[in-house]
Amino acid sequence: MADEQADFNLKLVLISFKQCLSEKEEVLMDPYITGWKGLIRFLNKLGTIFSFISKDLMTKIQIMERFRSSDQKENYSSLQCMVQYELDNRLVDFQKCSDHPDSGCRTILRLHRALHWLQMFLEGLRTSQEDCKTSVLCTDSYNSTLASYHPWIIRKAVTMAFCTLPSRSAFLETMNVGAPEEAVEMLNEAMPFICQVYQVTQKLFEEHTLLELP
Ligand SMILES: CCCCCCCC/C=C\CCCCCCCC(=O)N[C@@H](COP(=O)(O)O)[C@H](O)/C=C/CCCCCCCCCCCCC
Repeated sequence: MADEQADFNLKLVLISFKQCLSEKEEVLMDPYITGWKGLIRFLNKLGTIFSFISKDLMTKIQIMERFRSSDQKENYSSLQCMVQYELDNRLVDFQKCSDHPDSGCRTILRLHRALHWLQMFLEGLRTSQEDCKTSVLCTDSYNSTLASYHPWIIRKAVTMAFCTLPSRSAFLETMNVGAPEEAVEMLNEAMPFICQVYQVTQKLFEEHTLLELP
């Protein structure tokens, strides 16, 4: 157990987003899923108050893993293949969730929005002053990204959970990459990969009018 904790290092997780991008700028599904599973592990370390968030994330990851182990797995090898395949075969609900409530496109859209939150939050963490409150960073990044997609009850629960977050330096230490300055250095290195995965996905979903799926 102790070894397992020691092995856990947020750098490995964030760098796995680097492996998501192919030479052709496709977002590869397997490293995308691996990256998310690492983030969920990190989220679980922050306390049981966050378990409703990690459960929702895990449900979405399991949907994608099922596609990747189905007989259609090749059609889910990248986000680009998935979009093409699901649209060509009318597997996406555009108006309301009915025939295909768990399509790959709507599931990835939820993860994509969450990645936007992560990008904003890490940017805040990286550039903020030492005495800055992580709860404030979290709330600001949540309000500017995910909040508009969530009902009041979730926004309330999330805002309460944020209040339990540790100080900025304690938070940076839980990343397990050394002193806070080293954690900031690691974020400097990892942020461009997360931003690129976000931008490529955003462009793909925009081009196919997939950004508002129910
Ligand atoms: C060095 C710092 C690293 C921080 C690592 C944090 C790791 C977690 C990474 C991202 C967390 C964001 C997760 C958000 C998932 C949201 C997915 C979503 O929107 N789901 C809703 C819609 O789904 P459907 O119903 O349409 O299927 C779902 O209804 C809502 C579920 C409740 C959870 C929403 C909470 C969002 C809070 C985001 C902040 C996370 C705080 C992490 C604390 C650091």
